[in-house]
Amino acid sequence: MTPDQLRALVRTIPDHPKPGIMFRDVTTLLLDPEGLAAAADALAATVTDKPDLIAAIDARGFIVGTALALRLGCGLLLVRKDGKLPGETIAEDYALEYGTDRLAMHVDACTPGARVLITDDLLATGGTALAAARLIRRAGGLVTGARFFIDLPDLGGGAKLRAEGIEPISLMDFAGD
Ligand SMILES: O=P(O)(O)OC[C@H]1O[C@H](OP(=O)(O)OP(=O)(O)O)[C@H](O)[C@@H]1O
Ligand SMILES: Nc1ncnc2[nH]cnc12
Repeated sequence: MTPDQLRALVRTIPDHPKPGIMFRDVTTLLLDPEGLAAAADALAATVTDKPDLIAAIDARGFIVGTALALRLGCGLLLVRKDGKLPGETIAEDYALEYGTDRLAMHVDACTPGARVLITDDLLATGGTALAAARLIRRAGGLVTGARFFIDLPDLGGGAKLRAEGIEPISLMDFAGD
């Protein structure tokens, strides 16, 4: 499957969840068995330096993170919306394209010095991925990079991640439309 064919599997829904937002809907890519496998394989192929853990961000990031963890043979660290994890947690507030939220992780999920790759379906403002990076670093982990199916470069998330020393790689972008 070519990158253009993969990109064509993502549906765009204008004005969701708020007027003015062009929502890039990954569910249509997930419905396509070849597209899902091709996206997971292509993203896994970008990881040349195997991390100890894949961090996956609630909720759509769980899909991407699980696929990468299985392909790379890594453990999976769940970064969840606050209030969902049963053990002792640390939390970080953040802003995203259409609101604010709070992410949490188990304080003991990441041993000091563990090398952790952040994964999510989509990078927009970078608020979500940076909140995940702050949590991992507070727990003593080393963030080795970030991987996304989709980047929205007009929203500047990639530049913000790079400013924090985190190299983002995505399979496709949607810019200027
Ligand atoms: O780069 P940002 O501006 O932070 O935006 C990206 C985040 O927005 C979406 O998640 P959302 O919070 O909508 O949650 P969901 O996965 O539960 O749908 C997406 O899955 C990313 O996690
Ligand atoms: N435009 C967008 N489409 C899908 N998910 C998003 N998360 C943040 N912005 C988004």
